[in-house]
Amino acid sequence: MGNLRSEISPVLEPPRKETLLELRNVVKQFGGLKAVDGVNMSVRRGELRCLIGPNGAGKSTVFKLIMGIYPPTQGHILFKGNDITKYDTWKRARMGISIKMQVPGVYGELSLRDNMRIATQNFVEPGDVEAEIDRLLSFVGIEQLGNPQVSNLSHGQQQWLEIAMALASKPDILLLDEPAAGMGPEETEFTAQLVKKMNESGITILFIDHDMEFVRRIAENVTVLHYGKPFAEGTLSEIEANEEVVRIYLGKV
Ligand SMILES: Nc1ncnc2c1ncn2[C@@H]1O[C@H](COP(=O)(O)OP(=O)(O)OP(=O)(O)O)[C@@H](O)[C@H]1O
Repeated sequence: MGNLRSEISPVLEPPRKETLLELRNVVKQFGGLKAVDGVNMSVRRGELRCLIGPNGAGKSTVFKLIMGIYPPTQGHILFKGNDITKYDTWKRARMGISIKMQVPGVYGELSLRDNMRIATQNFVEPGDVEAEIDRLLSFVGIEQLGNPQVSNLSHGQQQWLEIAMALASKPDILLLDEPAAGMGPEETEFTAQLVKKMNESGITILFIDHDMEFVRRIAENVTVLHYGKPFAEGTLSEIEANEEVVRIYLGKV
């Protein structure tokens, strides 16, 4: 018998992860401006992917197209194999897409739990709302905050509350627009750990960020948008080694 190692057939490629979300030639025009100009992108289930690119590259518009906040001018969006291009936002949320935008989506004049009730009520039976709120707050790690008026929470705490609210629909994919923007180092670290934890719990994450330190801490894969088009895509190290990406973007951040 020869060397056992050489007799074993090469390990088969692991099965490709299932495509969860796909954008096919998606265009969004605002008057004469093509904010998104033919985006083809596919996100696999379980991925932790970051969208980077210069200001005005179309990143937030891509998120709004995925969520159905804007209809595309052209192209198709597929989720779990269904063409959802014409679906309303609420239907996409029901199917498993959730978003946390950059502008705060919390109600500052209401209490923390009232905010959570608004987010949760459509997704569980009325009798289960309070237990579901407890579960979500503890998953995010903010159960100790109690029930203050939300305007009294710190910036970071409001962002985490909003993430807890975005999880109420039990999403398969969560879109996060600059989740750590405006945070100090400790809050940023908490957010990085939270994003990883959500991903490890099975939620596919697509996030936009400008802070490359934050991106390095968590992203596996990166898509670079430039003038509304995907400019490069790859692992974080491939993207950081790409001279053209450094020239158009990374050299400036
Ligand atoms: N509702 C709108 N009406 C008109 N133009 C818009 C609208 N939303 C975005 N735009 C324009 O589309 C382009 C892309 O904007 P978008 O916000 O998607 O870029 P971005 O990559 O997210 O930028 P940033 O990094 O600065 O947030 C910009 O030129 C912007 O001014």
